[in-house]
Amino acid sequence: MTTAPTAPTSPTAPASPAEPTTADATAPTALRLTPVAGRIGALVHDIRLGGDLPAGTVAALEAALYEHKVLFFRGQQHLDDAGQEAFARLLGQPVGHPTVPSADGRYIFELDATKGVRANNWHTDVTFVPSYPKASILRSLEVPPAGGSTVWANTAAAYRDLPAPLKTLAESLRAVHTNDYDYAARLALRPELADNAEVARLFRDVFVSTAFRTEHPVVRVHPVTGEKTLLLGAFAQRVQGVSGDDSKALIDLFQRYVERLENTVRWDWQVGDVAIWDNRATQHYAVADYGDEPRLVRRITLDGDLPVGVDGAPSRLLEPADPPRVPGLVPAEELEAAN
Ligand SMILES: O=C(O)CCC(=O)C(=O)O
Ligand SMILES: [Fe+2]
Repeated sequence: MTTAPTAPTSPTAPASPAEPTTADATAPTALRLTPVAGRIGALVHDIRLGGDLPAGTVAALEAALYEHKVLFFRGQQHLDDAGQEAFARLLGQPVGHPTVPSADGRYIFELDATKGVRANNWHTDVTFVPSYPKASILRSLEVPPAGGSTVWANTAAAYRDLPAPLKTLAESLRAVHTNDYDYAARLALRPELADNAEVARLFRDVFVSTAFRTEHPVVRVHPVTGEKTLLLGAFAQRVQGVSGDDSKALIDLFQRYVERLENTVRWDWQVGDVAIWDNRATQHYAVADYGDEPRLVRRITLDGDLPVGVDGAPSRLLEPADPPRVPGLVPAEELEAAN
């Protein structure tokens, strides 16, 4: 059991760390955390998520998120879509998906396995646009009898694992990320789903209704922690200036460090669980090992910022030539105000 972060000690510090002083209600409150794996992931105890959390608790959650990369919470069945959004707003500005309509007319992105929506590939959310989300908040509504876990990887730890010459190489590379890829091959969907006309339509007419291409640095400097992270995953298509096979070999080389089991944490869901991840320092993979059983999760993402590489060069949109006014290209606050 570890506690982090603790309120700064001072003569006026409260006797109980759970009670912030009125003098500084925004000072981080101590949280009770249990690490779930050695390098990533912590379970947060004794907390009821919602839009009414004190500022000190929110500050502590943010600090814990940057340290542990993924936070898990059990027993949050009281949350509905509105409650999830109210809680999300304490951590940032909710943002819609650039192409997929929300499930509640607001910000909820639904992954319903019975509709063929399964994220069983390693990815960081929405990296095909420049300012992709900074964090995602996922709530479990239905779990299969067995299987259906999600695995996260720490992309800062993956960068640290690289031998020095590979660090230098990675820092010099930029990769093109796109939502327009051969989904049947890349998503490793079950063959019957890959042939499913409805799933194919969903992909072609909705997910890729606009094809985006964005160039990102392969090593992103985290804007809060300053850590160097590997920015790759399933949307990464090729490395700029490197031809097809060599591009793939390079992406695979670095992606292997992300997927090393030492850099991962695996979560077995119960209904009412919530997971929050730092989408600027992780990838994740939803394991599709539960056959036709139902599985339902709902996600809210928080607006992100423009990545920069170690040389300070920002990410940039390559396509489409006439950029639509969508999340990741226009600040979510601006989009919300226009609605
Ligand atoms: O289904 C899951 O557990 C995760 C799905 C996913 O990739 C996401 O919510 O971003
Ligand atoms: Fe995802």
